[in-house]
Amino acid sequence: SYRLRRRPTAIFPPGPPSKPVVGNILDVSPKAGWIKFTKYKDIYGEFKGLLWLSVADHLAGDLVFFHGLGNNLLVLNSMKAVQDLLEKRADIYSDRPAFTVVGELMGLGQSMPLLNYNEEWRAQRKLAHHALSPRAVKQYHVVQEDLAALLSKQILEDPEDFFSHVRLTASRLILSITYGLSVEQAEDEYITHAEDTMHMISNATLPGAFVCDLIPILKYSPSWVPFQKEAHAGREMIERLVTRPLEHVKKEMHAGTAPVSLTRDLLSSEVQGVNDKEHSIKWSAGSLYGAGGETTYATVLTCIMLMAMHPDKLKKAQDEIDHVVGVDRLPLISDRESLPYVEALIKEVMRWHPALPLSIARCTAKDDTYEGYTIPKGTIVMPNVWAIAMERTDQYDPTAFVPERFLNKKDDRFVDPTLWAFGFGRRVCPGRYLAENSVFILISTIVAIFDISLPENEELIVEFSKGLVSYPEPFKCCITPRSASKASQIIWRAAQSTI
Ligand code: HEM
Repeated sequence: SYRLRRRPTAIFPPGPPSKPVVGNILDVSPKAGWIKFTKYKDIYGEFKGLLWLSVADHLAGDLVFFHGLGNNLLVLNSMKAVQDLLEKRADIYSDRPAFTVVGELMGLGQSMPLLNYNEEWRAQRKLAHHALSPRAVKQYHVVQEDLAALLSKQILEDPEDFFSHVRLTASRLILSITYGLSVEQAEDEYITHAEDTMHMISNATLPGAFVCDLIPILKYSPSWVPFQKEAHAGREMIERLVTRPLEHVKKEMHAGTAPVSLTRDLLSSEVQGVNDKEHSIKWSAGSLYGAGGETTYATVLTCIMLMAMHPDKLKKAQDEIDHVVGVDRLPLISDRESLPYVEALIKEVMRWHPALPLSIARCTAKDDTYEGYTIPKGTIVMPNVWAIAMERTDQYDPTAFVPERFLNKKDDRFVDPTLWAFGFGRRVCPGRYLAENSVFILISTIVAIFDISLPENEELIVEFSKGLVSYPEPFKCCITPRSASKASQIIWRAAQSTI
């Protein structure tokens, strides 16, 4: 005889209604998903108390669940849910989803951001920490200040093209810091290729961007299927992106001419507990370019756009810099602590439009339950930081641009982007100290030198890209030096640059 054992029925978090087979997974939009996910937060939030599954009424809207075609996806719409899961249960929530196309077929799965929480990831993180700790990033201050001056000089000479100047500067910063490449070298040999590769990756890492990611078996389809071709081309692009600059540094080290760089530093130092050191360095360093370029320029361009829209805030920042730094020199990274308004302004830029509105997705390593809901193993987990950024508070309208909200530490504590813009727990962004300095010096130098205003006789187009990294679509604005002496100051400073 046998006994029927009752299996507890799984109760999944709420989500849009399901259809047979496909469930509700096709409701996940690959483009600008954060907007829709935040709407669901409002919809299910209003259900509070009405849901028959009253297990976690107080969480309604914080969790939204999608499933179908063998996939589960959980969106986290609040800081509490993110902290409870990604931080307090880091053992379960620190893997990444497997991206069939970009990860497996194109080989990007070997890079730190896409690796699961395993040995190789630990080795690459260790290398990254070695080179990017709060102490280590001090050695890059001069490069960052030089490049900020060069950027402002370019804007002075060719203000209409500010958009591409900012993009290029972010790439130069990373290439210079990671591989010691000079501005010209970076330009000629690497940047175009790197930008094309990043563009391809950014589009391919959205869930659902390739149908193949929803139906992994398709990866065995013949290579004439369009995405197989793309995957092959992508694989070559990625391999070239991570291999060439590493070979360059090795050659220079051999010849004794390698300038200071993160890769030189790692190749020449003893780092314990890393097996295949060269492989890990190659992918760890390569990961920095991928993760550090677009996020930085997205933030700086968003700031320029907001300054054109809010002359009063720009004026306040300029007054603070004039008062604290004086008019005889440009801001330095060491001035950061003495410029609270500029700091608050940058925080508000990062809140108003986060560069990574859906952070970088995680994946559960085993079955879990949270507040009565079942979260199966292999569920893709997306922290919707857009919803956190747009949280309504008693004091401020979330869509308004108000740097002042961050001047008083007690106001708007949870929407403070330093708590969520760089990710969470064990996988928190290892480049954040470098990134904060880059963003600060690029923005404060521009603000010190220029007035920024709306385009004449034209409207400012406020539109953002809808991929993993979200940056402003090309827009126009007027950037003019505040005075003739500011203009000569920047020319003089740029000429002192050593890179
Ligand atoms: C404003 C600029 C930046 C923002 C907003 C940002 C944000 C983030 C976020 C949200 C994550 C995901 C963390 C998680 O899963 O919880 C991340 C990961 C990462 N970031 Fe950044 N980042 C920035 C700049 C940089 C820079 C400059 C570098 C390199 C020098 C960098 C390197 C990385 C790497 C390697 C990862 C993957 C870490 C892992 O998966 O373990 N980031 N970043």
